[in-house]
Amino acid sequence: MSEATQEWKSEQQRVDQVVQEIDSRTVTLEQQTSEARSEMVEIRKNFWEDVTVNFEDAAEMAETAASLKQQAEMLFDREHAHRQSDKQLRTLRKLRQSPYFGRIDFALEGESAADPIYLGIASLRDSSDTDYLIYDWRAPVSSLYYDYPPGPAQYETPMGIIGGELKLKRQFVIRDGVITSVFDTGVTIGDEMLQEVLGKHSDAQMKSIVATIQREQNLIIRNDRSRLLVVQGAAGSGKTSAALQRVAYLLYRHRGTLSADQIVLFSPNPMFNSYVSTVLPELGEENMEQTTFQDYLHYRLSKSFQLENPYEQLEYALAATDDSGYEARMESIRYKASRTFVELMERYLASLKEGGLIFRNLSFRGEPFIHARDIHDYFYSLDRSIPIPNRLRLVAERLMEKVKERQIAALDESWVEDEIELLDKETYLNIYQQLRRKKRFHKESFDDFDAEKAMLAEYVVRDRFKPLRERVKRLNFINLKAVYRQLFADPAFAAAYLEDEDTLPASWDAICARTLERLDDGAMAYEDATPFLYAVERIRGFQTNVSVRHILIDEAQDYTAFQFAYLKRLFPRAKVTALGDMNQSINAHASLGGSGFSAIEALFDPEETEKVTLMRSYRSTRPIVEFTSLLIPGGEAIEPFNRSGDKPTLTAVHNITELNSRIAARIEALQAEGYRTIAVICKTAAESRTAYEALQENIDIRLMERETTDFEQGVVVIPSYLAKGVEFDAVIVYDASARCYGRESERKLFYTVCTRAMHELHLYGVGEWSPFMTDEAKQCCTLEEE
Ligand SMILES: Nc1ncnc2c1ncn2[C@@H]1O[C@H](COP(=O)(O)OP(=O)(O)OP(=O)(O)O)[C@@H](O)[C@H]1O
Repeated sequence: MSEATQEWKSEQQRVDQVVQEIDSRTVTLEQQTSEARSEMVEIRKNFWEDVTVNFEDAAEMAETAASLKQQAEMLFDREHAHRQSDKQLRTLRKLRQSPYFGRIDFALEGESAADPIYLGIASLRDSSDTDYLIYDWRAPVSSLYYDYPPGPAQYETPMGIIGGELKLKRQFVIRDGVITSVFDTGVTIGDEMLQEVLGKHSDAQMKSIVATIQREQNLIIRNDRSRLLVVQGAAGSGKTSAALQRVAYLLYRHRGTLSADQIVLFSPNPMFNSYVSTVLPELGEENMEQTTFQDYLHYRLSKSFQLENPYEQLEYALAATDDSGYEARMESIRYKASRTFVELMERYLASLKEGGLIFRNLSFRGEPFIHARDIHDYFYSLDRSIPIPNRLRLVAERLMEKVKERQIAALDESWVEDEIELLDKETYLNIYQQLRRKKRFHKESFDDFDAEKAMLAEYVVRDRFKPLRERVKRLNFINLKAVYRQLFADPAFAAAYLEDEDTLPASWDAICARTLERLDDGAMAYEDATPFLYAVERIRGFQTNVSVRHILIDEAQDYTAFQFAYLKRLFPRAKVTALGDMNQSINAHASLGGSGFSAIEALFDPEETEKVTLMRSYRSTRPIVEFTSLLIPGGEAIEPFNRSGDKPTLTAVHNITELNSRIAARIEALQAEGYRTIAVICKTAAESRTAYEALQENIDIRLMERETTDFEQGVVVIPSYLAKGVEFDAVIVYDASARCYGRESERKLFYTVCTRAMHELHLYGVGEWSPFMTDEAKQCCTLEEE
């Protein structure tokens, strides 16, 4: 038997022992879980029988409360125990399939013997509870596996740095308790293993990458120091993957103090949420909170405005080029996303301390009883060093007193009597019951006509003033829309808040006119939504969320300066991980540099900021990366992972009919090759719909729209911007002609579209090819026969 075979055999024996241990643990845990479950059921069933309920006197009541508390605590304990053992069971079941994926033999400095350390998705001790059979991949020592080739190595522990020598680094693929491959690895983490993983066909769900995390990705995952971690990474370099493993790492590193609901991932769209939703459960962790920025805006603004969503804005940018106001709107979108506008807004907001806030009359029964002018004067009579939100609260207190005075005066007004007359029987009875409960009078006194009338009047008045009190409490006496509107009402107004070299955009007059028009129509353009909300929060006082400790912003290149500023204030205690690729900035504001990392970096102390750049691209085959990196300036720095595959193809067609039939044939061929996820990527939603209509006649195909929330296997037609962040076995670019991707502002969109392909990329075009495909790029492709 060769040495390698012998080695394999002994590794398999170890796997068998570990599996045996897992099995015996599983039996014990199953028993514990079932006992905890029965106890829980029992406690729930007998909850009231086991509690002594007696309300006769204070002592009895106290005893009842104590007994209730004890019973509730017991139930809580059992529920907790049940949840814990259930979680452990789920992890054990995963470990049973594949107990570990790596082994390192590490000799401590000055020692020659090296202990083997096996790495898996969770740790497992032996039956005597002394030694680790498996180390969690997130344990400090596991970092050696990701960071070093065999040779001198060190790792960080809370107690300090531990040095030594890595004598062996081995990788395993274990399925159902059987080792199917073993690789002893050198410099990088097993190219062979990575080859194997990356060569697979994709399914509808992102996978965990714990077995093959690369060194530079490990830096992102384990970064615990910085307040802001910025990751600029090429398409397919593993930003999203690193972000998700980072969440798992943080949950492990801070277990006991950090829970999944204190981590929020901002995703580009709802479909993406479904795409990444299985990674953490696969690692035995609960999912973090996931949301999108547009969802948040919708939640905050859609009741007050007809809110445009980012896709409508993007569709406009991509398709409405013939609109007479197009250039001005685009300039508006870019300007309102810029840091210059954030700074202008800050100066405007600061000036409101001295004057300029706009208030509303407080009216009752259609009559103003406190005039906006008086609120304004009172506000500005207060000490100007008090911040605006605090002054507003003082104003609210004063207004509340006035409302109460007005409420008392109203008791004698004739309308009250009329309203009492109109009370229906049910309300009347209701009031009677309420007053009785309050022991304000007993049955006899209710017979007293005057007392009854007074009580009813009090009820009616309190009830009718309720909305007014609410308005005051919510600071709705300030007209926030008017305060925002004021910035655009006179085009000369904003100029007063410019500083230094800053200028307003050339079409500022048109921008102002259009902004007013929309606001006055009760609508809100997407580019106005965050600046408006930011102004609102700064004036009223930010409603912060202090429980969230980490936010991860994926596709951060598409966020505006305002959105970053907003998130930072909304989550004041959170560390931020911003991941993106400047070459994939596809939003309408992108080309002015209104977005990007400088905007977020400006918000944090450079001392607390770290930046990581990922240049290696793992998603696509080498020929695809060689082609796509020629589409963008600086693309030559992107390193393809050495995975072979066919060159992308270019197929020129004469008309749409031919386009559809050639694409249909291609889809069938790809399906025959066994590809599971195939995307026909179109530029816009309208183009996607047309393509879908044509293709669905012969092919089982699904149309992805902005409302689509689930990402499934199969063939899909999808607009370019929705494909952001996701990947497909094969990508068909529906129309890669100059007509579709011709303007310089569409270059990054085109790059994003082409980089979604893992194994195959096919481009079709009617007419002239997109100018982004240079001759050199075309040479990286196979030209298909007409
Ligand atoms: N270390 C790794 N081991 C195995 N697979 C990896 C690794 N890193 C990345 N991948 C794979 O590469 C693909 C791209 O990863 P991911 O989507 O995280 O990249 P990204 O940088 O977010 O891409 P994009 O910016 O283009 O959306 C995924 O299929 C992922 O599983």
